[in-house]
Amino acid sequence: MSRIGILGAGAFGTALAIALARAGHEVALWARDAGAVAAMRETRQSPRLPGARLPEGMHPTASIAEASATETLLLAVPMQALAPLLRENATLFRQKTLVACCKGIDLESGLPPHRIIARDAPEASPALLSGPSFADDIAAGLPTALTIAAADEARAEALQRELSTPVLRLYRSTDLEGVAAGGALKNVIAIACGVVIGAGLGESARAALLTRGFAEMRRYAEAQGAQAETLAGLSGLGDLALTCTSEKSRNFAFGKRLGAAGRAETLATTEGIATARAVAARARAAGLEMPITELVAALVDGRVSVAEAAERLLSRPLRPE
Ligand SMILES: NC(=O)C1=CN([C@@H]2O[C@H](COP(=O)(O)OP(=O)(O)OC[C@H]3O[C@@H](n4cnc5c(N)ncnc54)[C@H](O)[C@@H]3O)[C@@H](O)[C@H]2O)C=CC1
Ligand SMILES: O=C(CO)COP(=O)(O)O
Repeated sequence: MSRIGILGAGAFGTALAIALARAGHEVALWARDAGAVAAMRETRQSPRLPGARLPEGMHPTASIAEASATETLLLAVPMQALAPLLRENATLFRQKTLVACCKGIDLESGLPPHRIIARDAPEASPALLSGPSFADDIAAGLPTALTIAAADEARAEALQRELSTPVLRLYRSTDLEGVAAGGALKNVIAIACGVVIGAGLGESARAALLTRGFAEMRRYAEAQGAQAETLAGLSGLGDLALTCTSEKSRNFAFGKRLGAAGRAETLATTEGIATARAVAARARAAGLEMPITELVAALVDGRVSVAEAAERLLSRPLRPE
């Protein structure tokens, strides 16, 4: 058993800490809010995961240095917080294996999480943990399968052994680009599927959008140098299926509210919003055709109505599948 640090005490970071501590690891969980840390220590509960008990081997801390004193560090902050976190604490991360657990593309740079790590913590080794899993399922001890990716096969295998538990089953990959693209894009497609359901366009339309969205994910991923088969795995199709069909998904739920109301909520921070903007901009610059992502970006920015978006998708030229 090893010592593992987790930075970010939201739903996912807390759920991973619970799962790893249950499996016998000593886990330090860093939250930036000292009050939240004190409450977690005292009650052995987290407001992010009501009902889940924090195991003895899980140690909430407000000291990022304390949580970072381990070889393997899981980064479970929201995607847009990753770059500032790395920059502000760069000296803590030298020679560490940094496993990004966030899903998305950095809006400022257009980069996925492992490339943000390579840029902002160049002496660390980047890895990714991604795939279909709701935090509350993990905290409840329900069976979950995820992908762990690192460029080096031996490192991916070591992480797979270290972080797998009897109920959290990790498959390994060396395709960082594919795993990152799948995790980012599935949130955008989930927003689109939510819009379809919210607007009352039906489940057949959702299945069509999910499938055409998958084609878009593959196109984008391959343009980033990913292997096509990675997109058919847990971190691609697996997560797309979960997120586009579950009311528990925040991205799907945000899309559903948008579809029902006809307009996006202001100040929403759902992960797929920034990612839609970032991917649409990158795709445009690269001449890639990404009509669903383009429309999600336009919808969240209020540049098209739901009716116009549906009309634009339906009026695209007929062509081979
Ligand atoms: N919730 C879930 O079921 C899953 C979430 N993820 C991914 O994990 C990442 C985190 O998501 P959640 O834990 O669900 O989010 P959350 O919204 O539950 O929590 C985010 C946490 O990060 C903290 N935070 C925000 N900015 C920060 C900063 N600059 N420095 C330190 N902490 C900061 C917030 O205070 C909050 O505690 C996202 O990228 C999400 O896509 C992945 C798989 C499942
Ligand atoms: O990534 C997730 C499931 O794998 C969680 O999805 P949401 O962020 O849409 O809730």
